[in-house]
Formats: sequence, structure tokens, C-alpha cells
Amino acid sequence: MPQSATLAPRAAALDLIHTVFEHRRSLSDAQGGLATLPPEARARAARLAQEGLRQMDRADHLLRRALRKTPPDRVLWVLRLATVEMLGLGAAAHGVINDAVALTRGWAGEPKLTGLVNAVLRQMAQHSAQDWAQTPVPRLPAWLRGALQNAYGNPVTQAIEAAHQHPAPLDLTLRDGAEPPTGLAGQALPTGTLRLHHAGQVSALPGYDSGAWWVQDAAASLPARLLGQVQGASVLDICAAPGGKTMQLAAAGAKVTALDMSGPRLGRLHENLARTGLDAAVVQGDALHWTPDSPFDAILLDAPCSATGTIRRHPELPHLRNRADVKALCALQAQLLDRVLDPAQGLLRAGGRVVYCTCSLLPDEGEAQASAAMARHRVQAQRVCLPGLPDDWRTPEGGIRTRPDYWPDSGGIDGFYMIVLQHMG
Ligand SMILES: C[S@@+](CC[C@H](N)C(=O)[O-])C[C@H]1O[C@@H](n2cnc3c(N)ncnc32)[C@H](O)[C@@H]1O
Repeated sequence: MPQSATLAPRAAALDLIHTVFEHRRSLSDAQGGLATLPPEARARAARLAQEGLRQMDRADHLLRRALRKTPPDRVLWVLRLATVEMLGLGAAAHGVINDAVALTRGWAGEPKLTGLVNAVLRQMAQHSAQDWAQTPVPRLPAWLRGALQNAYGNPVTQAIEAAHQHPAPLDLTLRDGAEPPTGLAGQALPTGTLRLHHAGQVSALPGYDSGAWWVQDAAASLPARLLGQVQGASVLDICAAPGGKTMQLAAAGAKVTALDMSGPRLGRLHENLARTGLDAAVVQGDALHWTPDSPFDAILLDAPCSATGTIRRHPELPHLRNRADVKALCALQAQLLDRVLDPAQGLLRAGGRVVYCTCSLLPDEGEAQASAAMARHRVQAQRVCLPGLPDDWRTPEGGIRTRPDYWPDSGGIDGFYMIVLQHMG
């Protein structure tokens, strides 16, 4: 590849990381700023930024030995990304070091710093794959690590951290049940998901244009399935965008109303429905206040949460969130649960069912939230059998818990919590 073709994605990866930390935006939101790059360069930049964030602590472990003092932040990131590329992703040292020096010159303009980058990276390039593999597995920040240790103990917390070191495979939910489109081969999971371990460009895969599937982690596909037969039932999908669960419910024959407060995210939901040819009534509104004309047979509440179950896909997340965010999210989840479970609110018909779920690893947003809701309302957990799911995924209060350290030999699964709550009448 000519040098400029490698320099542009490397420069863009640095910009992405800068945006994540400076503006506290997720990596996927920050990627909006890459629109001017060709698709291949955009994908390279995104992958490099993602792996840089995932493996930053490993790079720091080796860089600390080579640096007498910490360089300015942007130069430190040049060093981190170059180290991750050479040692973690196996890129050829020569090109990586040349580009790193060029990027430092562009920003810092100081011969001393370009000399430092050159010298340090040459030292890094001497490390073997074994040196890299022996660096300690990066730890989660204290606010999250402590909560996971309390919930699951130390060995499981370490297993979760180890699982975060691997990028998630690509999971597809098939619109028409178990039959994948011609030419699309993958691993069939007990969740009904088709898993691809080396996918490449998503929009180039067979069946994308015809809307035969959509991207959805295996764990994220379970909550809608907990509602079982929904043919002809009216289902309110609360907090619906970008619509993974809306599409599952619509494909299963439900009359779906998809409610979300975010206009841009609803835009993506509309695009998804158009691509898959599925149908739902889409409403922009606040779930704490919106009232329907008549109550629904069932509600799926995929509540806003810390998203700590998705760190494999979003390695920036632990750096952007903190305890106070989780506390505020827990309060909102309880309010949303009260809204859907209180018959006087007019959202759920008598005897109707609610699936509550979050893509969080924290019991405060899952098990504890569900138990507290059962204490506040006349509802009970309904045990639903999903064939193929291990029994130890069941939780004492009647829910299901998944974690990224599950299924280690098949590529893991996102962390999720889900439970079906039914009115006792
Ligand atoms: C976990 S995401 C939903 C993912 C979605 N269910 C899917 O499967 O694709 C949470 C969503 O909650 C929405 N949200 C947050 N607070 C809300 C509120 N008060 N009312 C409606 N939507 C809300 C956010 O805009 C976001 O789209």
C-alpha cells in the first residue's frame, strides 16, 4: 500500500480516539466524522482505534520501560497505536514507524519528539509475540471492576476481562427463521443466531441488500424470543431504536409499536425496517409520558443502561462511564419499570407480559432491578424454556443472565440480563 494510503487511516484512528476522550463520545458516534474517507480506510481507522483502546494497557506496559517521562497525550497515543499495530495486530514495523514519525511531525513539530517516537518504536519493534502475550490482561477501571468482583467474585471478573480482549464475532439474526440466504455460511448457535467468525464488510455479505438478516449479538436476540408466540399480538417495544428487537417481533408476526425518544436512532430503525421489508408503527416519544389509545398484549422494555455487557464491541465504554452514570440509569430503569407494570398507566392490558432487559453486567441494572420491581408490583417472574440454553444461565429470581466469558470456544456472547414479568391479576 502506498504510504499516504496507510497514513490516512492511522491519522483518522488518532482523531477518533481524541474525539472519544475529548468529547466523551462513543467510537461509533465518533465515526460520523470519517465520512470523507473511502470505506476501506474508514474501516481500517475504526478497527485500529478499537484495538488501540482495547489493548492500550498492554502497550503502556511495554512503553513504560522505554519512556523516561510521559510525552504529550497525542504523542503517547501515536506510540500506543503503533505498538498495538506492530505487536498486537502483526503490522510490518517499517511502515508503522514511518507513519508514526510523520504523524508526530504533523502535530508536535518538534524534532525532539519525532526522534523520541522513532527511537521508542524501534525498541518496541524488538519485542516478540511472546513478550506481547505475556503482558498482563488489562483490568477494568476500579468503578466497574469492584462491582463485578462483588457480583461474581475474582476468578469470574478476570475471565470477563480476558474475554474483553477478543473482538466479538459477527452475529446475524435471520429474518425468515433458521434458513440462511444462499452463500452465507456460519455457525448456527442455540439462540437461533448465525455466527460469522471472519465476516469482512457487512454490507457486502449475501442477503444484506434483500434484508435477509440483521446484525444482533446472540444474547440480544434472546429477550424478544422470551415472548414466545406473538403472531397477531400487539407488542410495544419500548426503547426500540435502532430496532433489532422490533424486527424480530415483526418477523414473528406481532403488531409492533416501536417507541424511542431519539430521532437519529429512529432514523436507523426506519432504514432497518425498509431494508428488511418488515412493518412496525414507529413513534418518537418519551416512554415516561407517552400514552397509547389502548393497552398492549405485551411489552418489551430494553432499558437504557451502562451497556457494560458490550465492552468487547465498545472498549472505550469503561473509560467514558462512571458510578454516578450507573446510579442515574438505575433510577430511570426503575421509573420505566413502574410505568409499564402499573396497570393504571394504560400501557399493558390485564394479564399482559413484560420482558425487561438490559445489556449490562451489573446486577443493579438486572437481577436487583427485577427483584425490586416484583416487590413493588403484583407481578411474578414467568419461567420460559428456550431450548439449547444452559440451565446455569438462570438466575434465582427467575431471569436469565449472560456474560462475555460464556461460550469461550465459540467466540463468547454479550453480557445481558432478561426476565419475563407477568401480572398476577
Ligand atoms: C438499549 S438501547 C435500545 C436498543 C434496541 N432495543 C434494539 O434492540 O435495537 C436504549 C434506547 O433507549 C432509548 N431511550 C432512552 N430513554 C428513553 C425514554 N425515556 N423514552 C424512550 N426511549 C428512551 C434510547 O434512545 C435508546 O435508543
